[in-house]
Amino acid sequence: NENGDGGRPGTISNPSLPPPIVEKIDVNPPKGTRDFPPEEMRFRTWLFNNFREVSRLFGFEEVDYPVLESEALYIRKAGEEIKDQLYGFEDRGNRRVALRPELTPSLARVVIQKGKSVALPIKWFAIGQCWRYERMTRGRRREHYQWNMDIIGVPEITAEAELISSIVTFFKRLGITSSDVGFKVSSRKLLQEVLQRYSVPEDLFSKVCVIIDKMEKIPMDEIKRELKLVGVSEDAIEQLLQVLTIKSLSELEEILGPSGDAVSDLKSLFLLADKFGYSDWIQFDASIVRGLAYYTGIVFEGFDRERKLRAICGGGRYDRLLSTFGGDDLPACGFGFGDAVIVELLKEKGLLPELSPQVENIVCSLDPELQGAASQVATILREKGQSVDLVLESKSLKWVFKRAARINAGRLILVGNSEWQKGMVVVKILDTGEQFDVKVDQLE
Ligand SMILES: OCc1cccc(Br)n1
Repeated sequence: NENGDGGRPGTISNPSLPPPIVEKIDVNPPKGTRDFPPEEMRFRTWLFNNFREVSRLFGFEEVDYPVLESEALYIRKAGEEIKDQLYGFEDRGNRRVALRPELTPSLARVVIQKGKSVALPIKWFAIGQCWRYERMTRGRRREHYQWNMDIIGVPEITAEAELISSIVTFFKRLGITSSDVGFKVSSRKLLQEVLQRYSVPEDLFSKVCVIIDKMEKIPMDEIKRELKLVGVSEDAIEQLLQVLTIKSLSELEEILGPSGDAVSDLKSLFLLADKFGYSDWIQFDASIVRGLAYYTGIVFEGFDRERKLRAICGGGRYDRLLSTFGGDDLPACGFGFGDAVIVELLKEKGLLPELSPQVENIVCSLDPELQGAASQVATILREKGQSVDLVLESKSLKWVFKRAARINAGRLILVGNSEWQKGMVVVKILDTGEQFDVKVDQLE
């Protein structure tokens, strides 16, 4: 190669020095984590840009929080999986801290911290890396990025309807239709009303929901055993499991009566869905409870209609979370949308975008004496907002053309002696091959 030393171009091998004695480090990222080299980073940037554009369309402001939080934010006694897999540890100040497994508790913490200084309703969104520590036996990831949108301070169902509309908008932007995905929608008030009928104590509500959320994952008799264990009576368990099989709102109304909040909330949501124009995206499904302890009302999850993938996203109302952190009770609802299942869905639907690197100009000097001149040209172009890949070493034209193709450059700007003497450079349009001599001060 050009270096003539047999090594990789750009490496320095100095035979006079002994080889360094280092333990070869493991160049892979830690178990369950990912690197984002350029190709993967282009896809991630594309995905996040879509999250951001939808959030902008809905008037939401972007926020973020530390990846590291006090472990206390996640200590909920409802037996959630997210707590079993908490990435917690003691820091050097002997504080119990954790890598955040989700973003909602951080949101609650900041809303309480800001108190009356922040106007309601709050409409914030975040895209944050979240962590879990799971035995690698299942080879699953330990980190993912999650898009969250939350509305704080709106008790009406219009908030849930707005959030579902934002996810529909996101799916449509990616070319995903209501034939590809849908939302299962229910309300935890459905369970609450049943538990109240059987005078099951309020403080069991979260535990019951977390157990019922495992319905698809563990056998029914294990569900019943766990419900019994937390203190739910046999009759209440039977009625609970019966209610979860209800197939329609009218059937629900027959069983729970027309005046309950669960029925009226769901009716309002379906009416609003019709106005938003996304009725064909949502369906009532009484078995949906979601696995987070703090949901209190409407819950929903996005699913792929071919049922090949795990839930794509999920969310709901959590009106009690702030008060459990010692804050004032504030109505709240939101959703989380992870960066893993959506990639599988896009692959399934052939919707992965073709993303190539892009640079407008590659600039190189034809003579080592003109490297400074090439730097001047690069600076002029950059100050005009043009991207420039500046060739930093003396390279053959063959090498430059090869690199130009690899980085998908639009133009090649050659700085050559004869032209430079006249204050000009050669501009080559790479896809057409057209070539012009251009005065440097007229470059654009
Ligand atoms: O979906 C639950 C979850 C939380 C944190 C990290 C990962 Br990967 N997954």
